[in-house]
Amino acid sequence: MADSAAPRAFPWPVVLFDLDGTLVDSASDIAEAVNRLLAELGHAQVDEATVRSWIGDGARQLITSALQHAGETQTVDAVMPRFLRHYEDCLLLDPQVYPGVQSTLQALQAAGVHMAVCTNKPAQFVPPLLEALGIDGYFDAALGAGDLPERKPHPLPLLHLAEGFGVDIAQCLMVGDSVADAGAAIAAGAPLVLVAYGYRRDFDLHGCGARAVIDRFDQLLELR
Ligand SMILES: O=C(O)COP(=O)(O)O
Ligand SMILES: [Mg+2]
Repeated sequence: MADSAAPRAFPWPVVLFDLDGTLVDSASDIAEAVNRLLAELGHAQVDEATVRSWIGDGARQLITSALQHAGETQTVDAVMPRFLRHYEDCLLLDPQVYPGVQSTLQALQAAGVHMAVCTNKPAQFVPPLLEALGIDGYFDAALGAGDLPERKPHPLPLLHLAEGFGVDIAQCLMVGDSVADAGAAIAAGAPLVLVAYGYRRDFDLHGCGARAVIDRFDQLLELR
């Protein structure tokens, strides 16, 4: 999409984006990391669809789900360092930006909208992933799990970003795919848009206060 497609009057000066399941499809890489850990622990592999349903609430919850699923008795703390090594090794295997992301971010930037990433992905993996995908230049800030004492669905990361931009949280549109994104936006008082193509299917996308549920990322540009 060319700059001419930039929205003339995008309603919000700031947009806060979730990462996994919203901007980037990283499920196959995360599934590979989980399966490398499960193999080391002597457990059967799990399919990508199952891992997708575990993504969105951070690495601790992901591994809690995986260990429970496998019947593994070791604690999350015991296996987390090994998992994080696998996560790092798999981070850039095959991540994909969703269709329309690049052009939409470009149009929003051209329209003067400020943007940030607000993810529950471990913070150390966020900058290399954004850089590898060539979308790092669109964001003024990126917060991941571990950067602050709380993560989504707590409102703190959103409020912290709004403060950094010097705007009221009501001026910051949150765009995400999961119940953690919805919870954080509602708790913070941020307007919310959900993408319907994301990972979490265990909540009512249409019943949680989002002002829109979009099937394609570029539909963001049509919001009024
Ligand atoms: O690591 C996760 O749980 C995914 O993070 P995100 O959906 O908040 O980007
Ligand atoms: Mg997500």
